Amino acid sequence: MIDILPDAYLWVKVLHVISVISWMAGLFYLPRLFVYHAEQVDAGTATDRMFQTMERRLLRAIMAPAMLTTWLFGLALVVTPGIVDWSMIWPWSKAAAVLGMTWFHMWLGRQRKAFAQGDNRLSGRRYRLMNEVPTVLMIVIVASVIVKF
Ligand code: HEM
Repeated sequence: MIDILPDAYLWVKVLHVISVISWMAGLFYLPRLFVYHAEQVDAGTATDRMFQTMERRLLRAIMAPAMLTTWLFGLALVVTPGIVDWSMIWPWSKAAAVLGMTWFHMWLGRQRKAFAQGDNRLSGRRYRLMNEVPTVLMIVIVASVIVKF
């Protein structure tokens, strides 16, 4: 398996970046949905149920599979001979930011459940602030993989 990775390298990277884009789209959009859900929607209404459906589908149909394939193709790149030099800083800064991104995904999952149970305790302002987390992590990740400091 490891033998074919050098030949497949660029295609694996194509699949990695496609997965990343799909995952990031959800990581940016779901907290925005939570802002409107928290500020504009009364629990138990038809609109509440519509938001819950959109949030559940976004997480399950797009974000979860995209996170899985981002990790899968990302780890395939990690084990491709000659790609990652662990004596440099960038693999570590990227790994730390990617773990942060994965934590953020899990946090969004917990908040989705809270909305589904009518038990959201966070304000729209709080979700707006949390929306900055994936932006900061994305900057760290992209600088790490492109500049390779
Ligand atoms: C989930 C775990 C992840 C792992 C294990 C991982 C690992 C890697 C590795 C080893 C490379 C190859 C670098 C090279 O070809 O020199 C790469 C490329 C890349 N990764 Fe990730 N990555 C992950 C998540 C992410 C995320 C969340 C983003 C964006 C926010 C991202 C963005 C990119 C980009 C844009 C490239 C292409 C860089 C280039 O070729 O210049 N990755 N990734």
